[in-house]
Amino acid sequence: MKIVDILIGKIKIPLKRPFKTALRTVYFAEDIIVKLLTRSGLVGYGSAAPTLAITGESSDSIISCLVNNLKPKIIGADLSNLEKVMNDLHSSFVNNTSALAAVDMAFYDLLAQSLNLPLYKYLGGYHNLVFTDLTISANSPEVMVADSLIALDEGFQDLKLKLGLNPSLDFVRVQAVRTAVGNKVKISLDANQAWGAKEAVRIIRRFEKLNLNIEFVEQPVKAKKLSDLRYVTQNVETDILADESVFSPYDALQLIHHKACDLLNIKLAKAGGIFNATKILNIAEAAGVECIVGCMLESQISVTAAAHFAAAKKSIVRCDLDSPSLLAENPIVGGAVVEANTLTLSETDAGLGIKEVLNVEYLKF
Ligand SMILES: C[C@H](N)C(=O)N[C@@H](CCC(=O)O)C(=O)O
Ligand SMILES: [Mg+2]
Repeated sequence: MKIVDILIGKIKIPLKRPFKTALRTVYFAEDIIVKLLTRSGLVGYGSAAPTLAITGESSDSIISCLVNNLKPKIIGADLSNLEKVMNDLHSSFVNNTSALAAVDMAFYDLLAQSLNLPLYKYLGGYHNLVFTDLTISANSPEVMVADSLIALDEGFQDLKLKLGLNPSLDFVRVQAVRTAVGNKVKISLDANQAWGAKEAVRIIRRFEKLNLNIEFVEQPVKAKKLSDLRYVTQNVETDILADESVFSPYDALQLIHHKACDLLNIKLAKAGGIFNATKILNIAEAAGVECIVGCMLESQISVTAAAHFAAAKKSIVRCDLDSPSLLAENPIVGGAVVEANTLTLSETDAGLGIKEVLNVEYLKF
């Protein structure tokens, strides 16, 4: 199956409310759309969200990587040699993981379509439902309580609270939300690297002492400080989830070898797509470490790809695939059907099941 053309487009999607983390505040989601055409007439979709603070990629850098580095290698590529094609792409540059992920998911979309299978069946076919938490942006305790109660009303039972914007307020934030939502609701926390190692241990132990019943704490310390992450993991009872610390299979191996976290957050945008995400999952499975599949603030295309990956595998037990629920509009026709905390994948649509992207401006280059 040969690729004959690539179209690259841009979309901008308004949010229901500003998305605020310790790393960034965002008022709309941007996404770069990739559309691959094969000689036989199949169309494969992928997308990449510029998350400069995490992957180091902007819209311009994603487009430049697609046009200058990826396009010359993928036009004419034969996907029946996927292993060869992917190894060539992965070894031709470092970083640019979201750009690579957009192409990777479009490849998998095409491969599954060529066999007339939904992608989750092509990848393993464990089930077709994925359940997600909902992220509550970092705000004043009052706003976070109000947002949490709205989320419960909408049908979410699992909340991920963003912390780390003025850490002195973090304890009050968590306690206020726990009091408001009661004990049945699952609460996890994401500091997006905002705390120091000792500060993280102090804060997490305080949550433990007061029985705030936290599922896990995500990326408490700086991404590159593996020894700090290890220090936190070894000194608290609560599970620690590595997010920004794990991009590649090698990162996963290091984190597991050094017992620097309890759980791994796999994102296609960090791994460079399904090819390497599968390697991370295999390493984690062999070590008995559970993985969560997460997302950036991104469109329905890449979240659908992540949902297919998660649904294909038995060992992915939790997901943070809430981006579609944070967007005020959905310009993507097809893909996962999102109803509150449930993403349902069609058992009959082949590939990702994306039909069309509305209001997309395809670039000329
Ligand atoms: C959207 C998702 N729930 C999430 O929080 N993802 C990231 C942040 C992504 C972004 O800044 O776009 C995370 O840190 O887990
Ligand atoms: Mg995170």
